[in-house]
Amino acid sequence: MRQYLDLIDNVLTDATYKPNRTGVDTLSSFSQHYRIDLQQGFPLLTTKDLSGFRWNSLIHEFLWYLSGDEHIRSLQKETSIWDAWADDDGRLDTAYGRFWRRYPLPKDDHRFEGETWPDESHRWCNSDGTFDQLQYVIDTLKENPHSRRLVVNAWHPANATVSTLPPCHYTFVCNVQGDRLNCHLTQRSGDTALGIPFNIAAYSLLTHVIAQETGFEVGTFGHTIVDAHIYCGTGARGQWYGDNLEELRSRVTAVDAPEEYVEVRDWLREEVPAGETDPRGKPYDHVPNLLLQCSRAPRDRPTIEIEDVPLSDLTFDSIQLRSYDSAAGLDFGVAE
Ligand SMILES: Nc1nc(=O)c2c([nH]1)NC[C@@H]1CN(c3ccc(C(=O)N[C@@H](CCC(=O)O)C(=O)O)cc3)CN21
Ligand SMILES: O=c1ccn([C@H]2C[C@H](O)[C@@H](COP(=O)(O)O)O2)c(=O)[nH]1
Repeated sequence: MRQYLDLIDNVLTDATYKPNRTGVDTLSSFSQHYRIDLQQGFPLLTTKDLSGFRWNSLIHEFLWYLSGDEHIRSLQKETSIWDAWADDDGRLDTAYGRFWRRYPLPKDDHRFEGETWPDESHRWCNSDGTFDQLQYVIDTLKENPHSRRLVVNAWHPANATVSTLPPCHYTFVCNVQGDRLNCHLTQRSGDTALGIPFNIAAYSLLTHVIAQETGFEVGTFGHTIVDAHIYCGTGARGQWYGDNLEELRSRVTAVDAPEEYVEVRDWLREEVPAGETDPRGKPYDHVPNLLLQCSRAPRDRPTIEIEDVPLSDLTFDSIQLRSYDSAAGLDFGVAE
């Protein structure tokens, strides 16, 4: 997908060197945005393989979002991608679906005079005093599709100050134009190599699922990433990027044919100090493999087929990826 390759190029050419809490340094860019037309096929990247075990992780993560679970006990049976942020009982101190499906409502004595709040018998209030934002969006799309208030918010300001990992993709808005359903995601922090490909696929899938349930065609996925970053390594390896950023930026800026990204990668490999890998043996420095990805031509997009059942009945087998043809898989280490 062209938008993703442009994102990599934009981050590299606009980069600031930013060490951060993980100990794996980044090259970071502020406020990246793109739009993806979902009518042109499903935007699962084709410049690296995201089928097989990666597709398995992606779909189970998506079903976990929909579930509203505050823990990852079911998800852990299928993939380990969230394990590092959970405790021994599979609990997380922030979970997307928990806020999508069960956003906390203020208790009676925190409701001030003059304010309007739904009471517990309201159709989108759950019996435990929480609010189902996703159901609100689905019902409103059916009843009042031109609403401009179709917002789902996974950010709880107080929880975010103490959580180990407050939500990265923290709010999305559905918006209808004609017979098409669009979805816009705002993400505060985006790991370009690992998180973003999953996030694009998950929210595109969400758009398909909601569109099918509410009778719309899919439209556009819009994505804003506030801190879009590329992990570039620990210690001397990370620091090398800080010291040589101008040279890297000018080499990437000078690229005018895809295969030239490989020349930048070859220069880098000769110059850069040896780097570390994560416990699974995957490199913390994502730059070389992202340059390789930029040299690959995007292939035709696959399509997606979703069983026509209510959202709460969706299972792994309800979602079928068709005609997916990709380049070889690439390894990227996870910065914890
Ligand atoms: N640094 C970092 N990047 C992320 O993308 C990220 C986090 N942390 N923390 C929370 C979640 C977990 N997410 C993850 C974590 C790991 C993979 C990952 O390793 N993906 C591999 C496939 C691994 C597998 O399926 O087992 C990949 O090649 O895409 C992807 C998303 C996204 N998030
Ligand atoms: O869905 C996700 C979840 C996480 N990420 C990335 C973005 C960052 O690299 C880390 C989170 O670290 P913070 O210090 O909290 O920003 O995880 C992602 O890209 N997508």
